[in-house]
Amino acid sequence: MVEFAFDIKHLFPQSIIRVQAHSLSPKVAPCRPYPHTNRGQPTRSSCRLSEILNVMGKLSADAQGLRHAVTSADKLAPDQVVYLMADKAAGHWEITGLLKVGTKDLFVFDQGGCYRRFNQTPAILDFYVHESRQRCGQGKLLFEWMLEKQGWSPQKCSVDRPSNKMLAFMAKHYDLVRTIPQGNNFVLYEGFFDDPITTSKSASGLQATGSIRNQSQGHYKRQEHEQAQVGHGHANRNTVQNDANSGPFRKDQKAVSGTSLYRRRWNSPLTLASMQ
Ligand SMILES: CC(=O)SCCNC(=O)CCNC(=O)[C@H](O)C(C)(C)COP(=O)(O)OP(=O)(O)OC[C@H]1O[C@@H](n2cnc3c(N)ncnc32)[C@H](O)[C@@H]1OP(=O)(O)O
Repeated sequence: MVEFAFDIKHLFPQSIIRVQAHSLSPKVAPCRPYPHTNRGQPTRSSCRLSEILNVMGKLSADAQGLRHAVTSADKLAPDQVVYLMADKAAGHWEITGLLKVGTKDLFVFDQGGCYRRFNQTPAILDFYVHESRQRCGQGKLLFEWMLEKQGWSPQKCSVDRPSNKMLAFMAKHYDLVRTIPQGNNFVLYEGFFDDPITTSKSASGLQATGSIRNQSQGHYKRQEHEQAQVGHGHANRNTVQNDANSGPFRKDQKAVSGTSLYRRRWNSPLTLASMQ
């Protein structure tokens, strides 16, 4: 778990808090020891929240093998939300997890292979539970909290370059294993298009996946430091990447191999805009 030099207790009236850009002071460093009370000045809380976000964002990036953090105080857009989780299992309050979400305007392929624009798509952007607490249900707790607060359902969420652990997490907790191949970095699950207007149960274009090992995502996956054992199998990211060759954008994947995952993320030609 992640300890800070300051006491985080007052920041956590409950074990999970919701952080938005307006409660941060990313440009201000270092924080002064006492709260500022002048109008427009940062408070000690906002400095500390910013520091927590930066540290947790870095740990998340490290865990995923990303060169740059997806989450930091200065990158948090006004409509993005970070859920931070803490507990005092060790006798004092420590941060245990982070979940960053937002919305994206995306061009996506539906089950029939038609290319469509979807605005304000719920997006899972960054998700991390400290190594010492993984596989104990903390991730589920945080994710469920987020779904409730955002008013989202899991099958309607796009996931930005999920790691193997993330894929396993979605499969285990939400039975989401069938993906709809996309040409960008986002994974959509079966059920994404199920609404009163677009209900289509056509199987064409869907990935029938009995296990993560067989998934052909047609998207860029995050790297992880360790070889993840997916579910109870032993597929690692190489297995998945090697198998991810039958999707509609196989050539794109090959063309960009060897470049930074993070850079590819922003170069996606099919992402309309950054967070809105
Ligand atoms: C959009 C994105 O952010 S993608 C990046 C996701 N983040 C990462 O990969 C960073 C490292 N991983 C983590 O931080 C965590 O494993 C998370 C956030 C993915 C899940 O949090 P957890 O607290 O472990 O989840 P929780 O305990 O609720 O669920 C456990 C399930 O998640 C999956 N999972 C978690 N860790 C692993 C692992 N090491 N190997 C394979 N599957 C895993 C499995 O399905 C597991 O169920 P199982 O133990 O029965 O196999």
